[in-house]
Amino acid sequence: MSYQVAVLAGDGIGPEVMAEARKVLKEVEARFELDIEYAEYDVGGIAIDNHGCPLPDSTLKGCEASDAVLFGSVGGPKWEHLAPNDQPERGALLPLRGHFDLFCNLRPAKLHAGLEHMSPLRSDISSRGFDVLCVRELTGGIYFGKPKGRQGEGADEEAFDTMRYSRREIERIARIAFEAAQGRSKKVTSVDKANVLACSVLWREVVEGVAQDFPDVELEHIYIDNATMQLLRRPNEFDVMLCSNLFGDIISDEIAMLTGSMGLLSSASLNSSGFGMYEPAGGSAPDIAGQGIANPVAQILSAALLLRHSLKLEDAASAIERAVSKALSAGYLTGELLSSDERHNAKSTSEMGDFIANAVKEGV
Ligand SMILES: NC(=O)c1ccc[n+]([C@@H]2O[C@H](COP(=O)([O-])OP(=O)(O)OC[C@H]3O[C@@H](n4cnc5c(N)ncnc54)[C@H](O)[C@@H]3O)[C@@H](O)[C@H]2O)c1
Ligand SMILES: CC(C)[C@H](C(=O)O)[C@@H](O)C(=O)O
Ligand SMILES: [Mg+2]
Repeated sequence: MSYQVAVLAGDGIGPEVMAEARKVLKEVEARFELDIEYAEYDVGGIAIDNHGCPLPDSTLKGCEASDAVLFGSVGGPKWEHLAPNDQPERGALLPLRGHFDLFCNLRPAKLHAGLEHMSPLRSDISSRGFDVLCVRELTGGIYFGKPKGRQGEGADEEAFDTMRYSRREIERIARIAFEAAQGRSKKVTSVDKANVLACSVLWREVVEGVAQDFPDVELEHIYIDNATMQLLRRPNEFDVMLCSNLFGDIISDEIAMLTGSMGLLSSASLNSSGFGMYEPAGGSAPDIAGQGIANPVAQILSAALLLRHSLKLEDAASAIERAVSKALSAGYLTGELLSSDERHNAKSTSEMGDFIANAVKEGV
């Protein structure tokens, strides 16, 4: 069986971490005798520079012709002066999510045993560990609701976004959260702001309804403000966190950092036919781009999710995950995971990629 993967490295650290994911994929292909063809396309700022728009037709067509998309990250200060819809995020990333109906975003964050010291949590809290899956609705809510814009002038000028959710949109993402919980610790925490927002009141109602079909899964509701706090206090009591688009964006950065770094959190954005786009949850990190110090793990783990969810190659996916665990447990870490007095031991982006690729080759 042969597969076609579109590779959209994008901006900032995107191309740096993508190179490491490709290294690891090459070893996976050799070890599991896979036939995966890759085609690279410009997206985001680099596409603006090279083609005059963030999502060229050739890129979109290339993605359409593929089994899955491996995405880096887009955006950066160079393109922030452009009109909002011409910028990399709103001109490429969100349209890609919308175009392919990638409503289901999975962001798994786990504190590995023995690596509790990487977490900024107090040690009595981090020592209990945690393993959270953020299930984020990705094509609705305030990100996509219409109308959206600005009007008026002077002191009366105003800007507006619309938060909007249909029963259908809530139900399909809730169902995925409950199904995921059945294969994990059987608990769904639904994050909302039902004390203020109409969308959240409907969200709660629909989630309660879906829960009836999953009597083996415990359901709790929590307000977003309390959720961000409870994650710092008792992260080990969460399992699946079901979130709307905006709340999931916030929760996912928090759970990433609780594991030690934004550079550890992978993500899968899926539609109902199994097509997916796979990308680190973090961004183009302009503050460290070009220095060879970015953590490639989130990109490498996103490649593993691609193999699992779109190509259905579970053995290859778990081989990558074991190789990443081996690197982290061996103390093979990029600088942002180390305290300032340990930072002289930091590995570069490419050293991390080499180690993980080699671990895949050796078959850990
Ligand atoms: N999927 C995407 O393409 C995506 C996601 C988030 C942000 N962005 C864009 O990226 C740009 C920068 O955004 P930001 O600064 O708010 O968020 P960011 O995630 O890029 O960076 C936040 C912090 O996390 C660190 N970080 C992120 N990834 C890392 C990695 N792999 N290794 C080590 N450290 C890492 C950065 O150095 C920075 O200190 C913006 O233009 C934003 O819109 C894009
Ligand atoms: C870049 C931005 C549009 C994006 C989002 O808000 O969804 C990012 O923060 C993410 O988490 O994937
Ligand atoms: Mg985000």
